Formats: sequence, C-alpha cells, structure tokens
Amino acid sequence: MSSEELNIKRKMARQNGIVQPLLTDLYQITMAYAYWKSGKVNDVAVFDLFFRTNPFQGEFTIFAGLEECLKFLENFHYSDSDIQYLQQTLPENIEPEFFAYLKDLTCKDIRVSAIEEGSVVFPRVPLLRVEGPLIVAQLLETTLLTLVNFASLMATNAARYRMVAGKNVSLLEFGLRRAQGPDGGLSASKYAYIGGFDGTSNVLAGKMFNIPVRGTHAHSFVTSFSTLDDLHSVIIRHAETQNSCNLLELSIEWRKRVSAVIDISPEEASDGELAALISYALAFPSGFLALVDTYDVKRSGLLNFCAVALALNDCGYRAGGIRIDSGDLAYLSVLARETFESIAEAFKLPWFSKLTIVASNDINEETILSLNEQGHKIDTFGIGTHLVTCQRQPALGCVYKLTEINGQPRIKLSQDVGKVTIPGHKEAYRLFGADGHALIDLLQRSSEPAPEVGQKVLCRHPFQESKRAYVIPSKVEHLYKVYWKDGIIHTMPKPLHEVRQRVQSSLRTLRQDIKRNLNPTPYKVAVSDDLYNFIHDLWLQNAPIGELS
Ligand SMILES: Nc1ncnc2c1ncn2[C@@H]1O[C@H](COP(=O)(O)OP(=O)(O)OP(=O)(O)O)[C@@H](O)[C@H]1O
Ligand SMILES: O=P(O)(O)OC[C@H]1O[C@H](OP(=O)(O)OP(=O)(O)O)[C@H](O)[C@@H]1O
Ligand SMILES: O=C(O)c1cccnc1
Ligand SMILES: [Mg+2]
Repeated sequence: MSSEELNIKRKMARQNGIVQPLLTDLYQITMAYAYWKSGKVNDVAVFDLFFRTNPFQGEFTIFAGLEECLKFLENFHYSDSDIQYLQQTLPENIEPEFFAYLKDLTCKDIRVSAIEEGSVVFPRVPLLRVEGPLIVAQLLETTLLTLVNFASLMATNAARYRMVAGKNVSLLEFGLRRAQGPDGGLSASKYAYIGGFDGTSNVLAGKMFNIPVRGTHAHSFVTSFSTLDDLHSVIIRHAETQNSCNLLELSIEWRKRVSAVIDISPEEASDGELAALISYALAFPSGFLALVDTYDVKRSGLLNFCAVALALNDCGYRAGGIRIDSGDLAYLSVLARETFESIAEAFKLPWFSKLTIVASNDINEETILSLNEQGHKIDTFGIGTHLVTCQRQPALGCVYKLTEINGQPRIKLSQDVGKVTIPGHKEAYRLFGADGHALIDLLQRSSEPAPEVGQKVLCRHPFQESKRAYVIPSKVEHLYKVYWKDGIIHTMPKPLHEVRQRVQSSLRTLRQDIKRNLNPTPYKVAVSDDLYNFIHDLWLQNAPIGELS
C-alpha cells in the first residue's frame, strides 16, 4: 500500500462527523464567556484527564480514544452556523465581541501530552495532560472526556473477553443492533477490535476502520423456507470439473447416510431447514457456515448441515462450519464436534472434524469462564449485547481537572480523600522490576529529575503517609509523549492494528495476579517524596480551619 493510500485510510479511520466543538456541555461555553469577561483570555492552564477506579471490578484499564482526540483538536473551529446558534441560544446580554473571539479560536496554542494509545493504565495517572490558554483548554473538557471514556471502557471490556477466551479462539463483535445508538455501535466495533476482537459484523466499521468483517446468517433465513419445494434452483457447478451437480439430490442422499452414522432419523429433521441450508450453500459454497439451532440442533440442524456439507464436498467445495445460538453451548458444541469427528472417520474426510463451531447468545465474561470449566469445543464466540453496552459497568469515570494556572498549582479538595486531585504539572513514569514486569507507576513534579535505572527511588502513596516503598527499577518508561503542539499532530498516532498489538504487549507487562478475574491484586500508583510534600502543603494551605464551639 502506498503512503498516500495509507494516509487516506488513516484519515478515514478518524472521520466522525458529530465530533465538533458544539458536542459539549453548555457550561463550557458559559464558563468561556465568564472567563473572557473577567480578563482571563491570556491565562495559561494545565488540565489532567484521568479516572479514579478501574472498571469491571478489575485492576487495569486500556487507554483508547487518543487518535479521535487529535482529530478533534485538528478540526476544532466554530463554524458560522455554530456561532449563529450560540448567539440565538445564549442570553441576549452577551457582548458581540465574545462571538468574534470564539470564531477565531483554534487549538494552535494547546499542547497535549498523552500515554500511548493501547497501553494499560491505572487510576490517578493522567492519560492526557492538556496545557494552554485556559479558555480553550476548558472548552475541550467534555468532548475529550466523551472520546476517551467510552473508547477506553470498550477496549478494556474487549481485552477482558480476550483474556478469558484465550488466544486460540476467534472473537467476533456482533453488537450493532444492541449498541447505544449508531455512534455507540460504531465506536464499539472499533474499540472491540483494538481490545483484541478479530472482526465485526458491522459493515460500516469494516469500511471506515479497515476491520475484518465476518458473519453467518439469521434464523429468519431458515424460517423463510418451509419445504424442499421452496427451492428454485438446486444446481451447482463442480469447483474443478465444472460439471453440473444437483445439490438437493446429493444432500438428501447424504442425509440418509449421515443419519445412519449419528443415529438420528432423517424423518425428524426439518425439510424447511434443509432447503434453507441448501439455498445458502448455493449462494456461498466455499466456507459455507450455517445456523443450526432454529429447530433442534441434535435432531435437525446438525444432520442437515452435515448432509449439505458432504454434498458440497462432492461438488469440490469445503464447508466452513456451524453457528449455535441457543441451548447449552458447552453440551451442544461437544455434541457437534463429536458428530463431525464421527463423520470424518466414517467417510474418510479428516478435515470434517475441524469444522468451525461458532457460538452466540448473550455471552459475557462469566459465560466464557464457565464454558471453559465445562470443556467446550467452540472455535469462535460471537458477542453482542454484553460487550458493546458494557453491561457489567456502563461508564468509565474519567474526569478532567485543573491542576495549574499561570504556573500556580491548583488542588480540588474533597471529603473523600480518593477524590482530592494531585496538583501541579507532573510527569508519569512506569518502573519495571528485575523480572521485566511493571512494578509501579510513579507521578513526579515536572521539575524533578526522572528516575533512573538501578537508582533507588522512594515511592509514596499519595494520601497515606505510612505507605511507602523503595524501588530500584530495572527499566524506566516515561509515559508521556507530546502528541499535539503548535496546531499540528506532533506524534503520529499508530494505525489501528498496531494499537491492537500494543494492547496485548502492554498487558503482557502486567503480573498475572493483577489481571486475574477474581479478586485481582491492585497495581500500585505512587507519588515521589517531593510531590507528596507538595500535595500535602497545598492541602493544608487550602483546607479551611474550622472552629469548634
Ligand atoms: N453451558 C453453559 N454454561 C453457562 N452458560 C451457558 C451455557 N450455555 C449457554 N449459556 C448461557 O445461558 C444463557 C441461556 O439463555 P436463555 O435462558 O435465554 O436460553 P436460550 O438457550 O436462549 O433459550 P431459547 O431456546 O429460549 O432461545 C445465555 O446467556 C447463554 O450464553
Ligand atoms: O446475544 P448477543 O451477545 O447480543 O449477540 C448477538 C445476537 O444477535 C443475534 O440474534 P438476536 O439476538 O437479534 O435474535 P435471537 O437471539 O432471538 O435469534 C444473534 O443470533 C445473537 O443472538
Ligand atoms: O453474522 C452473524 O451471525 C450475526 C451478526 C449479528 C448479530 N448476530 C449474528
Ligand atoms: Mg439473542
């Protein structure tokens, strides 16, 4: 692929028309006006975008959405109709000069540093650091949050499914019909792929993001046929000889032979289903994949599928496999595999035992874990609702907090210590242990020297004085790169398939106990001694002293 083609692909992958400056909360614009009126146009701010708790009762999160954030910054501009709308909508007393100011706003003076997309990330470590004019940086809040929150939640969810499924099964995302609207569906397909899914049924996602599209067929295709008379054409040309083959006659013949092998009477099988499968096989003879649970997997679907697959074999084609969408998926997949194996042996067709078994129907992490325990024979999971709606936890709580203004640190206090923000312009480092695993993420003030390999560094819990440890890192990773500066993308985000690989390589750096499903060990996030003292001094300065009476 030429670099120009690649560029076009990359541009398309970021195309999303509804992401624009008005896709925000009204309060960003009203604050912008109030900042503007109070002479804060030249104030310079630092905001951190971070979350406080990992989703899905886990102890890790996958960071995603960065590429879309950069695209948003690139296109940030209020159109004439945006300005008109704001003029009509905001109170009448707004000074017209404010609209002139808005009209010329761009992100040219904003600088965004971020963690690489696809990395494992942890609570309180900023994913994005946004620096620049206060008003512009404030105006970005909601849109950046909406771009990062769902993307990271979805990528994390998908990565969790990949972890429980193991690397030897295929995972297909089937969720568009159940997603939170069209845009939720499209994002879900993209970030499921990043998180480790192999393909999607969503055709637009396939086109826009260059994700493999896959699929089988629905029950309606089967139920639309009632008898063998519903078949109009039954002739297929042999793949090699080009001779005419009658797929109906061959299938009926094979159904008798298969029924003798698996001890199921052909009378019990549905003729409507056989007609449907023949019809689908005529349309897609190579890799024919059939839904077999419309009437009865054991007594009808498997028998009909095997008959058509063997008939296709006579015509020089190899079938692909089956999908099961109801019933006990462990039992039925084992039954299907045993059936394929018996046929492989009876008719000396070894490939038949390897036919693909796809399972779907309300599958989630727990179902996969349970199926693993029971010993299933499923090759591919098709997963929709639970994956794309993130049913187990529908939102990641990323927030966007002011940490510095005009060089002065800012802290947000809270009764809940976990919600106190970590002030100032900071850097984040990941320190690795001798065995190569990530040990701890360390936040420091940007003025401090970076930790060094082999040098002892004191890592402190940000809020609990007694919790601290020395770490001698065997590797130090500075987590931030500048992605946006001087009005252009400063570091090119990686293409989707590389972000997808990054997820897996980043997950490999985590110890198994941090990734396990049940009661995982929390990963440590610490602050330097300097930052610890800085936080607590500022805290004392800002916390009012009460008076008891
Ligand atoms: N062996 C299994 N172990 C654990 N969960 C399973 C197993 N087989 C299927 N499941 C899950 O159990 C649920 C079964 O769904 P449900 O009760 O709606 O039955 P169904 O098979 O869809 O029935 P119907 O025939 O009415 O469509 C699904 O969420 C499915 O993923
Ligand atoms: O179960 P999910 O994880 O959401 O996966 C997608 C579902 O969508 C399809 O059918 P649909 O559910 O629309 O109808 P059906 O199950 O009644 O056949 C498919 O057969 C799956 O069941
Ligand atoms: O292709 C499939 O089998 C499919 C696609 C979407 C939803 N359910 C199933
Ligand atoms: Mg369903």
